[in-house]
Amino acid sequence: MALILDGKAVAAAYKAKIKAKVDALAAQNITCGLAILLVGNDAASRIYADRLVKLATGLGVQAVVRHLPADATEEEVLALVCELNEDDHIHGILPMMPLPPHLATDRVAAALAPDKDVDALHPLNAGLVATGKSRWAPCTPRAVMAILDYYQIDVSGKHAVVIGRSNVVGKPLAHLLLGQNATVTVCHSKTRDLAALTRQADVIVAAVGRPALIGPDMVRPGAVVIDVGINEVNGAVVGDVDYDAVFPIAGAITPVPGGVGAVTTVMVVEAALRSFGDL
Ligand SMILES: Nc1nc2c(c(=O)[nH]1)N[C@@H](CN(C=O)c1ccc(C(=O)N[C@@H](CCC(=O)O)C(=O)O)cc1)CN2
Repeated sequence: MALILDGKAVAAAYKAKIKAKVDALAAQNITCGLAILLVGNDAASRIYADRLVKLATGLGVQAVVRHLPADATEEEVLALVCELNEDDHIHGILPMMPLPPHLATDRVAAALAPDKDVDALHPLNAGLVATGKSRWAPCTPRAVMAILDYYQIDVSGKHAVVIGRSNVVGKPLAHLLLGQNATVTVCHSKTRDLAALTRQADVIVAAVGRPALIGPDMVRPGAVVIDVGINEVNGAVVGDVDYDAVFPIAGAITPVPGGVGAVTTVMVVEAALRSFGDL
């Protein structure tokens, strides 16, 4: 039976610190502002945006969703990024990924003001994360590391298999795990015999967006299984791991919902507050 890695417990510890910071700012008549830039209707991004607005508002941070249609032009998206960069009431900007395919993600990322770039998408911030020089990695990888830290799971010398190579999750997470001395294998859609690799892993991180990608035959008994996936199936939110089947085999496992996602939202609010100093 696996230990359930409860993201809500991890989030609670951060929420208390965030609230104290927000209250201290309120005493100076300052309200932190977070802008969520959503282009199109990606299901995971919609869930994420809804959750973020609820969480931020409850903590006293003003969150706005700026929603553009899926066919918005690059000029329209860049104009909105510039507007948010210049808005003194906005301290953090989170463009939801993926952007629709006709938009150049690199150009949108490069247009962000680096000090408002909540998910380290700007090339300057991404480079600092890759070289281990910034503590402001993208929010989902930071959430994974916060869960490991909270449950005192030491990855040093362990084999971590990260499935997914996105700029916002897989790649930066590989850098953070390397920074903690894990031996990291990054897998992706062209990886041959994924199961042979995951069966060698002490830690498996699934970040692909495919329900039931990780089944019980892919997990070594006792392994730590971290599920980053957020998928909508018949109106329910499920991860990338077949939770019920893997639970009896894993040593520890994150649920969905209530695992990585629950911590990721808190990391976004923390990152929006960073211009006011550490919590
Ligand atoms: N700029 C980014 N955009 C997107 C990212 C990202 O990391 N950066 N990832 C996905 C969204 N995502 C994580 O990968 C994500 C989705 C949902 C949640 C969340 O709040 N989950 C909660 C609640 C779920 C529910 O309502 O039932 C939970 O899991 O408990 C967090 C992150 C797409 N876009």
